[in-house]
Amino acid sequence: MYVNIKQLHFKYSNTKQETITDFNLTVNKGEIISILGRSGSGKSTILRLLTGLESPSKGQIYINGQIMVNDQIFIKPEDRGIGMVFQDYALFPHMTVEKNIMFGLNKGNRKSKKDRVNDLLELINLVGYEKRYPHELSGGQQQRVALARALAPLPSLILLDEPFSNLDAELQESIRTELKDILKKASTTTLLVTHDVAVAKALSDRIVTLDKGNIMNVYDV
Ligand SMILES: Nc1ncnc2c1ncn2[C@@H]1O[C@H](COP(=O)(O)OP(=O)(O)OP(=O)(O)O)[C@@H](O)[C@H]1O
Repeated sequence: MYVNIKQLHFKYSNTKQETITDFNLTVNKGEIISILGRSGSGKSTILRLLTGLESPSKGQIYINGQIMVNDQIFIKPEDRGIGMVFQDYALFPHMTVEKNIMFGLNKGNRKSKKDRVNDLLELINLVGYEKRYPHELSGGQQQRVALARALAPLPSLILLDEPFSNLDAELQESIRTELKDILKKASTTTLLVTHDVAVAKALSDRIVTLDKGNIMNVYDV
């Protein structure tokens, strides 16, 4: 398995009870997994533990055979090779689409960076939009730019936090299919969190339902 989360436990310092209790999950390479749960079930906490913004009290996380965290080891967030797309996309408003995507690239010369940006623009169907600013794009286009920025450095894992919370309900349906196509074309391994069953069904290969920091059910879509 590509991502392996084993017996993960976590408690915020100001709470009595554990927020995450014995969470176990494996994800195969190229798979899209949804963690589905109500508000407060612990979805964001799991993302924070994966990215390294929080450290578990017990348990282990492996990505691509590499240990990210256990009792003795803690790999820093910037060294985990994880790409994150936030609910609000967090694009830089003063940077063009091209510059936003390029921001994720620190290796390589100008030409190779430009080639990578062009490939990503093609992937997200935004060729011709490179000189636009985020406020000149639709919500769905902004989301795709945020995804391209996260994909740019070829991360081992992409995390999506409530990918459609910012989008018009009417537009969501076509955008969901488009997003799934992009993720599959990029052959990336993806873990997304959502409270919306329809989003989980439309995007993922497998759904994990979460309640009070515990997996309730796992099923194939
Ligand atoms: N910094 C914190 N300190 C203490 N408790 C926290 C903190 N952040 C979250 N919690 C608590 O941990 C639990 C899980 O929160 P989390 O944000 O992971 O849930 P979620 O499923 O992502 O919810 P939502 O869908 O509303 O974003 C909740 O009970 C929440 O109140």
